[in-house]
Amino acid sequence: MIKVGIVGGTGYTGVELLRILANHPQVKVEVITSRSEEGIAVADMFPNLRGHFDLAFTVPDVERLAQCDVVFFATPHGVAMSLAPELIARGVKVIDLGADFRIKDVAVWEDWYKMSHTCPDLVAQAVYGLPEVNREAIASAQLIACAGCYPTATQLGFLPLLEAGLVDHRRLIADCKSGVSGAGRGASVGSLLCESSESFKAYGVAGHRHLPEIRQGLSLAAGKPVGLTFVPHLTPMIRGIHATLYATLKDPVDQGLQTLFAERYAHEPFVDVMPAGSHPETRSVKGSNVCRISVHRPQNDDTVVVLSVIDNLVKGASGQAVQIMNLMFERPENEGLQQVALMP
Ligand SMILES: NC(=O)C1=CN([C@@H]2O[C@H](COP(=O)(O)OP(=O)(O)OC[C@H]3O[C@@H](n4cnc5c(N)ncnc54)[C@H](OP(=O)(O)O)[C@@H]3O)[C@@H](O)[C@H]2O)C=CC1
Ligand SMILES: CC(=O)N[C@@H](CCC(=O)OP(=O)(O)O)C(=O)O
Repeated sequence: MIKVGIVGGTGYTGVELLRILANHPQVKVEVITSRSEEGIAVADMFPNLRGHFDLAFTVPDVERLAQCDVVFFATPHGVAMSLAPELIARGVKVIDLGADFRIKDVAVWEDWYKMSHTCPDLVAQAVYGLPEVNREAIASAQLIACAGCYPTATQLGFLPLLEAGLVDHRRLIADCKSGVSGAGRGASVGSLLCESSESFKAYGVAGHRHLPEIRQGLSLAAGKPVGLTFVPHLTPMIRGIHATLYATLKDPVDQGLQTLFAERYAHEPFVDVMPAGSHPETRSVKGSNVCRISVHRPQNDDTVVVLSVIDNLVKGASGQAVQIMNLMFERPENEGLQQVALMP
């Protein structure tokens, strides 16, 4: 059995990890932390987990975490980098769902995250956690920086076009919408029902911290720096990300885009390329680890429109983290991740 520790067990991604791991046949969760709920039974706080976990929250303690084979950090930025160095030194594998190790240029990271990085040496060692790009490196890594939620939906949608060099890499547009759980479980005015329901708004137009992360991944795929406009929006739903992606074809003759996407993802267990003309819905991935994609060429002109949907808490966070754990421990990649989405 894989001995698992979770730091940050009371947040949305922490409880989603528990929901997924409850169905994983090779995992035993040994430690789950919360500073605010110390001593409270997991199943008392989250009744959906009654009968699945006989565990109570404890405060983060490196000695206890170091007894695990792998520790997930489902915590705000800055927490993983404070505890990961000692765990790494003691041979524990670390999977960070946050952003501490995602951006290779530490100065860029510090600029966007408004804090100093306390272990920049580990950033170089960390492998970016997007299995559709980095599967082999993930399998042999000790430290993973899971891809962010918007970055997962956006990169999976753009990758086939950029890898094939079919589109103008200088003018990419990602128009993305997220459910409110993307903001986490911490109390904030913007997440209140009266603030977020029956309304729809863009935010972070001037610059969002996922911009440098997406740009980094797409530039690697293109083999040169890309130009990207990224605009996130908050939608009145709980889970889900819908990315509408625009790119301009270099050569506007028919490029066989449907075949390109189908072939790029033919062997990917968690990317579903839908038939031509499809409009994937966020509810078709709700609770599942799937990214559904469709590719369009409206009026057959030179604009390509890609639609990409994920559940931000699953393929955008905890499901992807478990997919990564499976790769790191040589388990079948889809173990514990075969849930079908909830419809309606
Ligand atoms: N929500 C989403 O859709 C996605 C989130 N992520 C990332 O995953 C991480 C967690 O997100 P989310 O679950 O939404 O966050 P939440 O705000 O819902 O939960 C945060 C958790 O971290 C714990 N925590 C907070 N501060 C500390 C600290 N200093 N030391 C130890 N534990 C701490 C909290 O428990 P306590 O304070 O009791 O210790 C809580 O359990 C973030 O980095 C986020 O960016 C990634 C992709 C998608
Ligand atoms: C709706 C909402 O607020 N979304 C969050 C992003 C979700 C998240 O937690 O980001 P990571 O994937 O980097 O961890 C935001 O815009 O900051």
